[in-house]
Amino acid sequence: MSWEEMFKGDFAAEDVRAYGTLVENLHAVQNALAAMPMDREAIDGLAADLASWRDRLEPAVTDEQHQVNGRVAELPVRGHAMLPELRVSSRTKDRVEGTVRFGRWFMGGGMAVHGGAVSLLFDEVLGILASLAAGGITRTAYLHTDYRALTPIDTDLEAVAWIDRVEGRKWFVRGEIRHGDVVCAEGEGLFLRLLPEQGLGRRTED
Ligand SMILES: CCCCCCCC/C=C\CCCCCCCC(=O)SCCNC(=O)CCNC(=O)[C@H](O)C(C)(C)COP(=O)(O)OP(=O)(O)OC[C@H]1O[C@@H](n2cnc3c(N)ncnc32)[C@H](O)[C@@H]1OP(=O)(O)O
Repeated sequence: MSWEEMFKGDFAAEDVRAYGTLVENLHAVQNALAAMPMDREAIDGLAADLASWRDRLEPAVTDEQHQVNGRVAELPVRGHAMLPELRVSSRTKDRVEGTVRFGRWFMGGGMAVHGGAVSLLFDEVLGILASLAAGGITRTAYLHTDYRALTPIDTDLEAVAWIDRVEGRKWFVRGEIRHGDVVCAEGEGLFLRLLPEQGLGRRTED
């Protein structure tokens, strides 16, 4: 099953571009907000602006089948605004490679990426690879992260994920995040291919 078949939300190309721009702007706002100093005037102004965003968005809330976030196969990380952007450079059925850049929003401290954000990226990348390789939706049973060196923000990092082994419904997937020659983090996860009766797993039968 192709990536498009499994994850496509079937949106028009120009709507996809527009949503990509929205997410890009949101990420720029998040990064700048995370880096702002204490400036009461700016804070009050931004809080009022955000309140008007809220008034605009909340009445339009829709269900999972109609939301856009995370359902746009053509955008990096499915256009999921919560996730750091991984730009895939090569993909086969058992290996994905790409570059990822964590902005200031994802900083834990010391200008390094928060450990939870590193695991977040692994869950997404390893999970997507497992789903594609398994030809159906998978769910994370466990995810183990080894933090080998601080992962720097605001720089391009290499991310790679590959299938380690498969035992029936169990897909063992590994990954690495590297900065140049330095391995910043290693991930290892077990993903279970869902049974037809397990919610989203109905898609394994599609
Ligand atoms: C129109 C277009 C729409 C597009 C929409 C797009 C949608 C995009 C969709 C998807 C994107 C994918 C990208 C996202 C990636 C992120 C994924 C996540 O974060 S998933 C959330 C976090 N994970 C959970 O919340 C799991 C909670 N746990 C469970 O649900 C169950 O425990 C589950 C499914 C993991 C396993 O339950 P069982 O009932 O299926 O299987 P059992 O019988 O318990 O185990 C089967 C085998 O696995 C082993 N196993 C299970 N859990 C294990 C563990 N933690 N450690 C070791 N072994 C484990 C067992 O020992 C057993 O092994 P033996 O067959 O006996 O060899």
